[in-house]
Amino acid sequence: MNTPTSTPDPAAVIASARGLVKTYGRGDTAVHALAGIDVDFERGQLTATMGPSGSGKSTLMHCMAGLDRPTAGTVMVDGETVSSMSERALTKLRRDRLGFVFQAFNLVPTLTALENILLPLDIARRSVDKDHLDAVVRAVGLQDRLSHKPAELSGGQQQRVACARALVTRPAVVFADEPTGNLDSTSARDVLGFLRRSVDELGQSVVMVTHDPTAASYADRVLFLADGRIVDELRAPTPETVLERLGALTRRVEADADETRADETRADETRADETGADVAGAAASVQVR
Ligand SMILES: Nc1ncnc2c1ncn2[C@@H]1O[C@H](COP(=O)(O)OP(=O)(O)OP(=O)(O)O)[C@@H](O)[C@H]1O
Repeated sequence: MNTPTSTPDPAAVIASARGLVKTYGRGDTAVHALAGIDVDFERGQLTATMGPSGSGKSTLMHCMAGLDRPTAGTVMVDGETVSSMSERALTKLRRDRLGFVFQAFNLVPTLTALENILLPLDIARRSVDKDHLDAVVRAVGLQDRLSHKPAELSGGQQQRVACARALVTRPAVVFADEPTGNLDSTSARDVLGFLRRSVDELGQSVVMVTHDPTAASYADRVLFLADGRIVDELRAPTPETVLERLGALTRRVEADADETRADETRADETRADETGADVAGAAASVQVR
C-alpha cells in the first residue's frame, strides 16, 4: 500500500505523478522499480527523496524529469504532460525548463567555469540575463573562479559550477541526484546551503535524491521510498527526525523481508508434505494391489 502523501493546493504544485509504474524487463526477471506512485512536488520548495538502495529514488527522479519513460501512469511538470511527450518535445523540455545536478558533476573539461555555466543558454541559443547570471554566480561564491577549468577547481567548487549551470536558465524545477555524494562535509554544506538559498531567495523548486540525513534536513519535506512505493513523509525535517524515520523504515523493510521468507519456507514445507503424502499414498496403493 502507498502511504498517501499530503496534497497541497494544485496551484502550489510544480510537478506531480499519478499511478506511476516503472517496470524493467519482463516475466520472471521483471523488476518493479516503481509500483504505482502518486505524489505532488511543491513549487518553491526543496523536496528530498530517501530510501534504501534499490527503492526507486533515481527511477522516480528520472521519470519525473523525462529522462526515463514510465511503464504506466502520468507525470506532469509545470503544466505539461511529460509522460506522453515525443522525444523531441522531451529534449526541449529538459533543455528549456529543467535543471540537472548529478553526483559526478558532469562539467565539460575543456570549458571554463563561466563557459560551463553558460552552456545551457548557448545550446538553447538564449541570451544571457546579466543580472540573473551575476546573482547566481554570487550565490555560489564563484566570482573569482570563473576563468578556471574544472580540473583547476575542487570537487565542491565543481559542484557549485554545476548548480549555477542548472539555475542559470531559471528552470521550473532543478533535479539533483545525490548532489553531495562525492563531496566532503564542508563542500556538501556549501552546495546544500546554495540549493536552500536558491529556493528561499530565487524561488526555485528543487527535487533532490540523497542517502544523507543531514542533506535531507535542508529540505522542506522528505519523501521515503521502499520497494517502489512512497511509504512515509516528513515535513520540517532535522537530521535526528530523518534518522529516526529511516530507522523505522529499515526495520519495516527487514520485517517484511523476514515475513516473505517465512511465507516461502511455509509454502515449501507444505509442498514437501503434500509430495510426501502423495508418495506415501502411492506406496500404500501399490501394497494393497
Ligand atoms: N535500467 C535498468 N534495468 C534494470 N533494472 C533497473 C534499471 N534501473 C534500475 N533498475 C532496478 O530498479 C530498482 C530501483 O532502482 P533505482 O536506481 O531507482 O533505486 P535507488 O533507490 O535510486 O537506488 P540507489 O540508492 O542504490 O541509487 C532496482 O532494483 C534496480 O536494480
